[in-house]
Amino acid sequence: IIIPTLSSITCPATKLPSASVVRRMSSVAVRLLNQQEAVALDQELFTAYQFSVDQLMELAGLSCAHAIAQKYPASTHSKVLVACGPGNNGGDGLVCARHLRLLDYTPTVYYPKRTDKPLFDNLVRQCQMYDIVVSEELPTLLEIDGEFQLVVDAVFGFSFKPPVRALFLPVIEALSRTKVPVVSVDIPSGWDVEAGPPTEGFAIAPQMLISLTAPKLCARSFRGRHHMLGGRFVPPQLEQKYQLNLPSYPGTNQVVDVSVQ
Ligand SMILES: NC(=O)C1=CN([C@@H]2O[C@H](COP(=O)(O)OP(=O)(O)OC[C@H]3O[C@@H](n4cnc5c(N)ncnc54)[C@H](O)[C@@H]3O)[C@@H](O)[C@H]2O)[C@@H](O)CC1
Ligand SMILES: [K+]
Repeated sequence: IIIPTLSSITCPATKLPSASVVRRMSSVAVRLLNQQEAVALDQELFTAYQFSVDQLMELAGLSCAHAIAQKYPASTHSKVLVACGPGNNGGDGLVCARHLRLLDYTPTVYYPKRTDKPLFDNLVRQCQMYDIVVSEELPTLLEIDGEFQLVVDAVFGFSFKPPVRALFLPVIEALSRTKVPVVSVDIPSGWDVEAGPPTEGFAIAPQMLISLTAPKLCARSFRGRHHMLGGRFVPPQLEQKYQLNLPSYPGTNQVVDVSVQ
């Protein structure tokens, strides 16, 4: 298991908040975003750059499916449970499930609190039209361990504020206790975006973390095997403004492995 270490905490010569730190990942220094920066960057994409949520969600979900395919091939991990939350992180999960289906996986979606917006209705419909079961019922821990080979955690992303509300406690508990490898989308759900895993209750320990756009501060506490970066859509000017120091994506890949070597 590769354990990432914080080998460098230096604030770049910038006016950005002091919580912004640099972590060395191989030869690249990727800046970790605090919650406020993650939200601000997100807003700029939608306002200054006029992206629609659909556009970015499609690319985010696609990159998650590609990251999974790189590390957990369908030949050994075809049965995937995708747990989706009530916000855009859950939307990434729905998109990811659809792309996994096209990559020869058999995903099942757990989606307990549907977002009442056309985008999310459409994503659910598309999943169903691709023969993906979308359920409001959480499988038992026994079922998860017995019937699935991978779990995608798309419950909460960078807008999460602890503590976890009651409706989502069972899924956080199940994803914390399962023996099946967990892949977290953007943030391990239930973790504080900056401080990391909760000190009380259940804490998800993902085997893979897929940071989207740029890793968030809580990635310092990630102890899994694979840390991937996806969301290859950041405009160069925005990358400069936030001094993200993103690594190069290899070739035409949607994801890059940023695990510490
Ligand atoms: N910034 C970007 O560039 C992009 C972000 N995307 C995704 O969008 C995510 C952020 O999405 P959102 O801002 O919609 O937020 P999240 O998906 O992180 O979560 C917000 C939802 O969780 C609920 N919630 C928050 N705290 C809770 C708690 N303690 N207990 C129970 N429910 C709680 C909120 O009521 C809301 O419904 C990112 O993490 C990423 O996955 C992508 O879809 C597209 C690109
Ligand atoms: K997540």
